[in-house]
Amino acid sequence: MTSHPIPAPVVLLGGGKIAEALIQGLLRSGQARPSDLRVTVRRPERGEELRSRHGVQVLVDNAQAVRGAGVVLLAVRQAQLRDLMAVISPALAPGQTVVSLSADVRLEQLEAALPSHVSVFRAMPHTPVRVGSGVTPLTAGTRVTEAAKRATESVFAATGQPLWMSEEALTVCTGVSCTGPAYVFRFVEALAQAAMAHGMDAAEAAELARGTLIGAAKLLAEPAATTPRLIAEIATPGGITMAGLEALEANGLPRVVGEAVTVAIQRTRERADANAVAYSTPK
Ligand SMILES: NC(=O)C1=CN([C@@H]2O[C@H](COP(=O)(O)OP(=O)(O)OC[C@H]3O[C@@H](n4cnc5c(N)ncnc54)[C@H](O)[C@@H]3O)[C@@H](O)[C@H]2O)C=CC1
Ligand SMILES: O=C(O)[C@@H]1CCC=N1
Repeated sequence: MTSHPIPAPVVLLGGGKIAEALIQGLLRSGQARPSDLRVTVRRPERGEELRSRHGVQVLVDNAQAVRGAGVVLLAVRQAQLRDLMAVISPALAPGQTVVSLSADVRLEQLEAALPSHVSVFRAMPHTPVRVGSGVTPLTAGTRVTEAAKRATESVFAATGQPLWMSEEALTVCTGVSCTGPAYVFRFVEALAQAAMAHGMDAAEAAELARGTLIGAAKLLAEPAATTPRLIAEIATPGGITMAGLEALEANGLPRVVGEAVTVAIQRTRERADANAVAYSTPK
């Protein structure tokens, strides 16, 4: 995939967890300098934290922040999103790019809430963007320009891999890649708990489980790695690993993971439906 230059400044409205992960990823990539990044906050203490940690520009006025932005990322929670869009709409100039990171507000509502002269996108990042290892699903609204598409892609190419897809597919991603790191971390905890159940002390168990995940992830990151081959390298036929894997299957690992993904997608859809109703009623 060709990577395009990131149009500065990248403006992040709402300096919370995912915004900070993106700030870190963009700075780490070397494709953005602190002065290229502008973030807005509600609380001055949070602004001071972001400024001192990353050297980025911090503002409290969202309308002021979007003026001259190369890309605007909406990084507040759903409860604040509608008000935020109402505040920035008069300040957005024709041709600007707005990318919502919200998991639960659809393009239809975003496009209705924003001026028709801006390009609107949704992105569904996850926290690995912080270390440049994100896989970020992207979907485009109905009136986007090619330049805006390139601008959007550039942000997520600098923090990992952007993936263009339909909005429906992006909804599925909320339950898979977006929430997925949390499931993997929970698996690491379960592995440590199992070690403790067999007498290992907590610190040693945590280190063992963490090291196992990091080592396994590095193997998976090797070119041409496949999970069947990586499993076959460990599992001697009829041996110890096979016994463990059979226990995972017999106890429903695919069903349990499938259930977590389904429930997360359902929650996303329910919230998006509720937001569609809320947005159709005047404030
Ligand atoms: N945390 C994650 O891994 C991911 C989060 N998202 C989405 O990103 C959005 C933000 O999520 P988080 O960062 O986790 O939440 P968060 O609660 O950590 O961050 C939101 C931030 O926005 C600030 N804020 C609220 N209203 C504001 C306003 N009017 N002006 C300036 N700042 C304002 C809040 O003070 C808070 O710091 C949500 O819509 C979520 O669905 C999407 C993908 C992944
Ligand atoms: O848990 C949440 O609701 C947000 C959206 C996806 C990741 N974090």
